[in-house]
Amino acid sequence: MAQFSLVSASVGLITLQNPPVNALSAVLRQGIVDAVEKALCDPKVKSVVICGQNGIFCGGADIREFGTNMRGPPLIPMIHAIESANKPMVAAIEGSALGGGLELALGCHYRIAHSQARLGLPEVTLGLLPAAGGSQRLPRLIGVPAALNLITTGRHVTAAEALQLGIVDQVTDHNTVDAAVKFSQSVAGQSLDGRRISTYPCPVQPNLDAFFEEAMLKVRQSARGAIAPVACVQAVRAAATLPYAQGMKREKELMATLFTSGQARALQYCFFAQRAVGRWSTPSGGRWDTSKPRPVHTAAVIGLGTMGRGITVALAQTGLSVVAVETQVKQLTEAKQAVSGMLERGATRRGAAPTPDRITYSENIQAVAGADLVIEAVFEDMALKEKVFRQLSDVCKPGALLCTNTSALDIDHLASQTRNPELVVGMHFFAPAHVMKLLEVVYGPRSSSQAVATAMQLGKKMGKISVAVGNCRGFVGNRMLKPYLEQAFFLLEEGATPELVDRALEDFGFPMGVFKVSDLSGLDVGWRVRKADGMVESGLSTGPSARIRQGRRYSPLGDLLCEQGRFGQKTGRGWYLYDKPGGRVSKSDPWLHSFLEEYRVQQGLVARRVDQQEVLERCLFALINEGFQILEEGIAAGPEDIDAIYVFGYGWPRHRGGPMFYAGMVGLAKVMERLDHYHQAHPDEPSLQPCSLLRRLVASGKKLHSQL
Ligand SMILES: CC/C=C/CC(=O)SCCNC(=O)CCNC(=O)[C@H](O)C(C)(C)COP(=O)(O)OP(=O)(O)OC[C@H]1O[C@@H](n2cnc3c(N)ncnc32)[C@H](O)[C@@H]1OP(=O)(O)O
Repeated sequence: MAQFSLVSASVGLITLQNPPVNALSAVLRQGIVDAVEKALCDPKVKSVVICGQNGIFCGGADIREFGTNMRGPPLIPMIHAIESANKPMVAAIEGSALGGGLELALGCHYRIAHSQARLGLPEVTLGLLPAAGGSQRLPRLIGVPAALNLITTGRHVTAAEALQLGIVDQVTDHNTVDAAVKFSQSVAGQSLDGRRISTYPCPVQPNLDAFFEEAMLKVRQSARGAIAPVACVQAVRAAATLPYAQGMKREKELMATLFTSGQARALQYCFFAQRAVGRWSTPSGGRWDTSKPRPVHTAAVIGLGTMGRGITVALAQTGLSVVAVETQVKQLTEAKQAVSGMLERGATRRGAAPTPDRITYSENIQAVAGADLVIEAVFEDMALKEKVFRQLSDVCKPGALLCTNTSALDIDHLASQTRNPELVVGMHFFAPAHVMKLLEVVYGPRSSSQAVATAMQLGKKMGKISVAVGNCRGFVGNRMLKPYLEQAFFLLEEGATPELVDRALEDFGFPMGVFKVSDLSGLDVGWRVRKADGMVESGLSTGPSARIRQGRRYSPLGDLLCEQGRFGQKTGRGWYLYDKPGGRVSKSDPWLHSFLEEYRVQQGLVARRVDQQEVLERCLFALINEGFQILEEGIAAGPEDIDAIYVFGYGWPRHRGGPMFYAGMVGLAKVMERLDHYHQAHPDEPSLQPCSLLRRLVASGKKLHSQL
């Protein structure tokens, strides 16, 4: 609802009241319409201030209403009535004014913001555009380039930037409502002719056609198939070229195509999934709302290779004291320099003062004795990690949480090396650890819920999307990646090229195809794991049995490349060719194509035409099938957990909602039918056999996501 009151004898104060973010629900919109009418009819009221309760102006339209039959007064006429009012309307912006919230403020004649406020039109991130006049008013207010930037990126600006851009008229460090009330009194009775943004001409943009062509090209390149950014450019172009009323018509048409699109549904699902993963639960009954995290003031990191350095930076940036331990002197010296460089660059990027140095370095593991939480980040080798955990168990103070940054190893086994296995959890960071948003918090059967809660809370403090997952080989993310990679290798054997597979995945929306990613992360990483698993035979034997290992189809292609010293970017050669070791730009490699041809001949394989659809179905459906298996085993608590992991850690295109959501969009029956089809053709590939949860869901007609 919206509360109306008379303050300072002549100011009508309208307070938006819809916790937690004053989203513009049907009830709130009705409340605003009623309150505005009251204010305009009351002769005592000479000016009006609109504010939000609990320190937040408005988080925009109520996203939960989007999938429903929207009732209540629509936003556009409501904002129009505010702009047309003959008494000054002033928005008092505290906290956030986002989406419809900012559009409401743009309908007001003046805007006063608190210095800590954030403003923006993030509709594009929800697969929409600012369609309550935002795409038409903002360019008229701040010019086309600045408006286009805000609308196509959805970025939030600070009050200071908003003032500089001309979005707000005044910024205050004091009570925003008081400042707005005072301001509204000062302008009461003044003409409002020059204050209605919809009547402004759009500032002239030189070389309009070239400007928008370039903008469109840029957006199409970065949007990777997302339709909303493209529609945003079209809407701003309408503002720049059409009178306001016609621009509004265009805004409405563009919004209509977006509003019902699968992409908007997927992006809105991601918005809620990102928040839902914080409400974790474990099979043993641990829950986010009943488990109290332990306080962490000092954290320690053991091992200062690439991961350890990134984790140290991420911890230091949260303001914690950090003890960083590296036993090799040379590595320690290099790490010190690297960490301070990363901290400095991070501060510059954020426009903040450098993080005060709260890091203590040591060569001695005894230095972690006082830490509340330790993150072990030594080389991915079980014997080495076992040794470190035994040492930690002796050295650490009672109650200290012992975490391992492993991407696949058994948490429970490591816990068994310690005196207090309940204090052991996995914290699987993604490289670079101070940049990547995802953190898998891995609980073993003996991890206490307090340990999980502590790691989850620390992840949140570090600005991560933390997802609690169970203990199994590869946890959720890497476990699902295995069948995906496997299928990509098999497709090469059957006639595809790395270019064809990567193109299909990049057209789907991944920033990089599977072979480019493999070159980037290093082919030797997987090779080492496969060797440890006893999968690798050196040299190449021939015939189908040479490609069956441990009872299932196996492709030795990756191993053969490694035997040639082709480890990817770092050696300048992998699935692609690079201009030098460490080079970043991939080129097609004729050697690789000949190698594939020779390999097929040797193995008696006949190359056939593989199309993009088969690439997507085999790679993605195999990955999704593993996701269903993970759900069935209870390793992930729900599909949102898997989807968040893939969107935030593995480059899954957000506008496709994550693998499990995508499966629902495609239709579970279709996914199962295609898996069955491919499994019949490849009975030695168990990852193509639909798992029982998928079969049960299809048989019962049940959905995995209520949004679908
Ligand atoms: C006609 C169509 C017009 C469309 C125009 C629009 O306005 S589209 C909506 C544009 N607005 C946004 O995209 C803002 C989304 N919200 C946020 O960015 C943040 O929530 C916030 C406002 C910056 C506050 O952040 P904070 O970290 O303080 O809180 P949470 O993000 O955890 O949110 C608290 C709960 O509120 C729910 N919520 C937030 N915004 C909305 C919203 N616009 N509609 C509905 N619900 C919203 C959020 O989901 C949290 O609840 P959970 O139950 O935890 O999910």
